[in-house]
Amino acid sequence: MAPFTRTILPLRRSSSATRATSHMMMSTAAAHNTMPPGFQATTARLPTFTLPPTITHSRHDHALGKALIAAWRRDGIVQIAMNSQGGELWHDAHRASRTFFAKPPAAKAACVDSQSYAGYIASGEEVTGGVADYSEIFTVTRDFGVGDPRVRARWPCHGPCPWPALEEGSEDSEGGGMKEVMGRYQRSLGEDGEKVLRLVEMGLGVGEGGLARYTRDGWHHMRVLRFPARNATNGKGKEGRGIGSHTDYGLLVISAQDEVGGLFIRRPNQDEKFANWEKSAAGLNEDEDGWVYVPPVEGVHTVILGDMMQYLTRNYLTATPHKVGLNTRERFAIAYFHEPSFQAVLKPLEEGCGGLAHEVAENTEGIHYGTHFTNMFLRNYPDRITSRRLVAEDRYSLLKRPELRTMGAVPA
Ligand SMILES: O=C(O)CCC(=O)C(=O)O
Ligand SMILES: [Fe+2]
Repeated sequence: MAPFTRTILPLRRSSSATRATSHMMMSTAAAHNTMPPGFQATTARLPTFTLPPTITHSRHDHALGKALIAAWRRDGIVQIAMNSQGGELWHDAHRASRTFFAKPPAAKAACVDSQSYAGYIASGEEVTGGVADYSEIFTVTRDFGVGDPRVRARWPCHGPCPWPALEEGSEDSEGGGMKEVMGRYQRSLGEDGEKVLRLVEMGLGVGEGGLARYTRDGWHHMRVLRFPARNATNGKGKEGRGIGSHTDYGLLVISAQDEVGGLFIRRPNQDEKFANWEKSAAGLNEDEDGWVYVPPVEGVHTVILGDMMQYLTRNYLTATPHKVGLNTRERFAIAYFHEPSFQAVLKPLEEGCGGLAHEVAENTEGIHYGTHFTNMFLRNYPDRITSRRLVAEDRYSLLKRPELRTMGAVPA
């Protein structure tokens, strides 16, 4: 039975046009009884924000941007209402995900590409903080044909997305198949991501485009995830391991989860310092106190922040550490990553961000996002064919080349 039925609760939008506070409403989800067993955590009760249909830089947009920033600095995570098509798109994507993961192991294992990190990741294949995760994943990265000049030039991580073959008349082919369904959902999340970025610019007081200039030709990607029930992991390794504590790499992570529950986050905390682009934050505080359980809420996406947001804002906004616990039932979730261009070299913002009266970034050389992304995937998938080929062909050294640091230029 599909969790979270097709009918998404109507979210009150009518009175939200004038005051930022009216964008917030308390979640009504039954939060108490979905936390996976064996975890100690408080349970978040998060306000839900509604994004405007278009960003106009009105007073209202500025106030909303400030409210979002305050919420991240307090809670480490925000909820945004799904837009008018969002519920339907999530439902279809979630259905396509269930259909994919129900395929025989060999059919899933065939969805791998040696040049891109897109495609299937079997349970136990991903490693976070040195420990295997039991999530099963289909990663969607940008789909480049083998004739694309970037693929021919052997740019790291650039290659096709190995979608499952479309079987005529099967459940797979409904709505155009997994590729079409996920594409529609990802485009919608991309629009939300761009709106959120522009609101963040206003909230931080940085000029228009201060953040969004990096997402031109953004390396947006998506992880379609299935978590087995905790007693269905064949007794492999550490019991109850879903995904270990980590921060994600880019700017924003927009996610939706089904009704089962399993996500935990850490709130920003002055005493917990990390910079994942310098030293891995994977596994950090995994077994410490202080985790906050994020219960599933129907009709919302959650938004957390990634490493590049932390770097750009010099720790004014910090990447949100999170982990996933296995529950008594299998769980499905989809996480969309709104990212800078692969070729972007990011520099810390020089304005806004609360006056920057806090940490001064040590790395003023800038961060090449493509290198950061490649490092993260090499670390998480050391044995994947893509990692082995990348190393064997010394593709890594290309990351230094000027044509990979141009914010979107394509070699001739
Ligand atoms: O399952 C979730 O809710 C989050 C998954 C996650 O952290 C990730 O894919 O990086
Ligand atoms: Fe994550």
